[in-house]
Amino acid sequence: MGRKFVVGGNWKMNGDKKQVTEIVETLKKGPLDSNVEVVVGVPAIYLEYVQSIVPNTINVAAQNCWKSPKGAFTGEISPAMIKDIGANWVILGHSERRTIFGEKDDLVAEKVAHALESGLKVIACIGETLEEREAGKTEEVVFRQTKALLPAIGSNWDKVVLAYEPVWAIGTGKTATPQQAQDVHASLRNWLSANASADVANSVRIQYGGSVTAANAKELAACPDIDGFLVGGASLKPEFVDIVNATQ
Ligand SMILES: O=C[C@H](O)COP(=O)(O)O
Repeated sequence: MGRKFVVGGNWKMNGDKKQVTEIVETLKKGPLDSNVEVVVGVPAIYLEYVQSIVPNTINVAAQNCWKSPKGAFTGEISPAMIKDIGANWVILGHSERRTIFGEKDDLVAEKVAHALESGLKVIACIGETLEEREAGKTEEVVFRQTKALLPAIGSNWDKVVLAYEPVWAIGTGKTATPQQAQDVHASLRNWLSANASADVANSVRIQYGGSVTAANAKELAACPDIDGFLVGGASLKPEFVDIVNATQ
């Protein structure tokens, strides 16, 4: 069976109630390709509100969560809370969490394990910095980040989407070329075949993220190992509809 295209809109720390309502209205009008799975990554404070206004064809994700169900973790939210308000997804290991908030591979893995145990689906982000790319370390970095996730994911690969986001392409307007993205996605699949299983390598969906826009989405979507996008800036704009529909 083919891999279903999956497009995430990561709103990051943007929007207010009025704007998130408008974004949802735009998505409802669409029309959105019904063969594409759509997930919106919503600031924690608007999760319940957005979950209450989206049609059931649009999935809602938190942008982060903690690694245990409850307790003295001021400022954090748990997978149980995300599920409690009806959302089913969480984005973990985003490069902004890794770089700004100091999340290391081990912590990301613990979060992934707990989110999966709690019944959430996970968009797990990986990707190299510009310095690492220029030092020829792209594969070493994304393989290391993915290796840390293997025990956390276990047999739950069907509940995981990998998002390859080269850090140098995030919010910079510098998109990876389709060839650069395709090369990393294909290497990841080979690595997964050797280190997880051929079935995982063949079935896991790998999104590309980093300055995806309506103008470049079609060309990226045509690459055989790109199974969707994780979109930041453009997910706040009406062009997100065209990005969702990029395979049409
Ligand atoms: O999660 C999304 C990525 O960080 C990409 O952000 P961007 O589309 O604004 O470059």
